[in-house]
Amino acid sequence: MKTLEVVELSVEIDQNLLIDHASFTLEEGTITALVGHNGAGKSTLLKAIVGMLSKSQGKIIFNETYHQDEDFLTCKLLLAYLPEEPMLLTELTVMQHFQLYGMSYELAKNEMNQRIEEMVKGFELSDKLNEYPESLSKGMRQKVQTICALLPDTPLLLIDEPFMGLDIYAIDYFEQLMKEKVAKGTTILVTTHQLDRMKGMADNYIMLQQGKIHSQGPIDQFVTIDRRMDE
Ligand SMILES: Nc1ncnc2c1ncn2[C@@H]1O[C@H](COP(=O)(O)OP(=O)(O)OP(=O)(O)O)[C@@H](O)[C@H]1O
Repeated sequence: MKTLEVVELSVEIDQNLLIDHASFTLEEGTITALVGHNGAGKSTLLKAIVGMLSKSQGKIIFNETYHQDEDFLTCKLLLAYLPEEPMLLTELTVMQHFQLYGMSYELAKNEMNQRIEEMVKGFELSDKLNEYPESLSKGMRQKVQTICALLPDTPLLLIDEPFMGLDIYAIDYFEQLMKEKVAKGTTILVTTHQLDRMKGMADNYIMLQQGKIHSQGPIDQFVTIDRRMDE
């Protein structure tokens, strides 16, 4: 089953073509590393899939059925997105953020509370639940946003630079959660500059260069390309 099909996608802002006719498919239960230099268009591509940026052309299809243009709200519920920079609300506590996300994905209350408890413990945030974002460190805010994105079991999980600002314990725990998600059938598209970490986890790669897909395929092939580029 194809969790996501991106067909000839272009994104243009102020007459700059930021994504240029990109096409790829993500199969259910796989991890794909989205790689490329700074400014290659990785975050832009994720935002277009989320629907935060408009397409100038192309199609985005979820679960072989739902088109972003026609079933926008259904598509939103089929994906979770972890942005590169936390987007927390100043007026909500940590716990209220989790409740907001859980409710917006229609999670049952018991299940939601169980997941919150587990991840809060794993990310060492138990004593921060009643705090507001402004009194958290950068890494703690990143952890809150990470838990929000991981709360629902959506078919597709989009992650922009997962390990930025996280300590080594949080990174290990996050990796474990990603593996558990994939084992349950979630498909992950993850941008990263920390290739050594992702190489061990990812099945496939997509390499972006100036908004175009330079190459894509199994991660083993990328390891070879990468080595050749290093030589
Ligand atoms: N809202 C915007 N308006 C205009 N240009 C933008 C906007 N967002 C991104 N860009 C431009 O699009 C290009 C791609 O940016 P993007 O953030 O997608 O790159 P990236 O591959 O995620 O980079 P990084 O590895 O540094 O995070 C850059 O040239 C950037 O300046």
